[in-house]
Order: sequence, then C-alpha cells, then structure tokens
Amino acid sequence: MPTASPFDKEALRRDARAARAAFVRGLSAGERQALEAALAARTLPFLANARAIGSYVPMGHEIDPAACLAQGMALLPWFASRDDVMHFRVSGGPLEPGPFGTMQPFADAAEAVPDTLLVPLVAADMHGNRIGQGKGHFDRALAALRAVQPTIAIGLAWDVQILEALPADSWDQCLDAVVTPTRTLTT
Ligand SMILES: Nc1nc2c(c(=O)[nH]1)N(C=O)[C@@H](CNc1ccc(C(=O)N[C@@H](CCC(=O)O)C(=O)O)cc1)CN2
Ligand SMILES: Nc1ncnc2c1ncn2[C@@H]1O[C@H](COP(=O)(O)OP(=O)(O)OP(=O)(O)O)[C@@H](O)[C@H]1O
Repeated sequence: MPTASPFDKEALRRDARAARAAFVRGLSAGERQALEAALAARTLPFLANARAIGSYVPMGHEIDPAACLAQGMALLPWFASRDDVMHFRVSGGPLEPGPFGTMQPFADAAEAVPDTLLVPLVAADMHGNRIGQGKGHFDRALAALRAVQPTIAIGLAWDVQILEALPADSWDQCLDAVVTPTRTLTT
C-alpha cells in the first residue's frame, strides 16, 4: 500500500474540498435533490440487512444521506467534547450543535452500536481508501467497532469526489463500498 507524507494528504484534502464545493455550488436545488434520490436508490441494497445504521448530518457540501434512511431511524455521531472519541446515539429527537460544527443528539439519547455506517468523506478511490476531515474520527471508530463485530462502511459521495487512487496510511480503515448518484464501487 502506498504511504503518503502528511503534506500529500493535506494537499489532496484541500483540492478535493475545493472541487466538491465548485460542483455543489453549480447545482440547482432540484438537481441536488435528484442526485440525492439516486444516491439513496443505490445505497438501499447495502442497508437491507442492517440492524443499526450509523449516519451523519451533512455539513458544508457533503451529500445528504437522509433519503437513504427514509424507512427508519439512524444513529448519529456524538461527542462529549472535542477530545472525546466518537460515539453513536439514537436520532429522532431534537439535535444540538456538537463540538465539530455538526448537529448531534442530546446526551440523554440512547447510545447504540452500529453494524453499518454511512460515512461522509472528502475524497475516496476505487479501492475503498478515504480521506475525511483529518481528525481520524471514523478511522478510530471503525477500528474499535471492527475489533468487536463485522461492521460495514459505505462511503457516500458526489461523483467528483472519486479519485483514481489515494494514499493510505496504516491506520486508515477501508470502506466496503463507495456509492455516488451514478456509481456503486465495491472494494
Ligand atoms: N457531516 C459530518 N459529520 C461528521 C463528520 C464528518 O466528516 N461529516 N465527522 C468526521 O470525522 C465527525 C466529526 N468530525 C469532524 C472533524 C473535523 C471537522 C472540520 O475540521 N471541519 C472543518 C470544515 C471543513 C470543510 O470545509 O468541509 C471546519 O470546521 O473548519 C469536521 C468534523 C463526525 N460527524
Ligand atoms: N485507530 C487509530 N488510533 C489512533 N489514532 C488514529 C487512528 N486512526 C486515525 N488516527 C489518527 O487520526 C489522525 C487523522 O487521520 P486521517 O488524516 O486519516 O483522518 P481522516 O480519515 O481524514 O478523518 P476523519 O475520519 O475524521 O474524517 C492521524 O493523525 C492518525 O494518527
């Protein structure tokens, strides 16, 4: 597996964020909704046998997984503080701002363990390598979950986020699939 210097990953992250922003800014509300509906249709087969789905509340220009979850409730990332590891709590009730600019359940929502994760990303490649926000939250959470039980990770992205190849660090957790509105890549 190739190893990247932190500089490489940082540059890739910056460029991928810019490409994602440019793409999403060019979409009308209707186009965005249609692409997110197409994403949901492609994602549903991966959720058929899931018992507890971890999802996310989109921030910035991330693709919205809400249509993927039309049938049921999901778990959302939850942090007690910026130094905390990522937990998952049941959504469905009210949300409040969490420490990283995302909305999260209140502390009294039930904690649960997902067996399938819908994973936001900045960039991914055809081999299931992923670059995220750079804090390692999903890598650490997936490593902890997979140490206990098989956990399926499905990366969700706009097409523009899929690159030919990305560097992988030793701690990177592989995605089992990457789904976009037009492509389903299984690794
Ligand atoms: N929607 C969403 N929820 C998520 C994540 C994510 O990537 N997306 N996370 C993934 O681990 C976790 C939160 N971790 C995060 C870590 C760092 C930043 C962050 O540095 N954000 C930049 C914005 C960058 C941008 O322009 O997109 C910032 O706030 O300046 C955000 C979330 C759990 N929830
Ligand atoms: N399993 C782990 N145990 C300890 N540290 C980890 C683990 N996984 C990742 N990290 C740390 O997290 C930091 C960020 O990793 P990386 O740049 O791969 O994050 P990312 O996948 O882009 O971010 P995220 O998962 O938050 O969206 C690295 O400094 C790495 O050392």
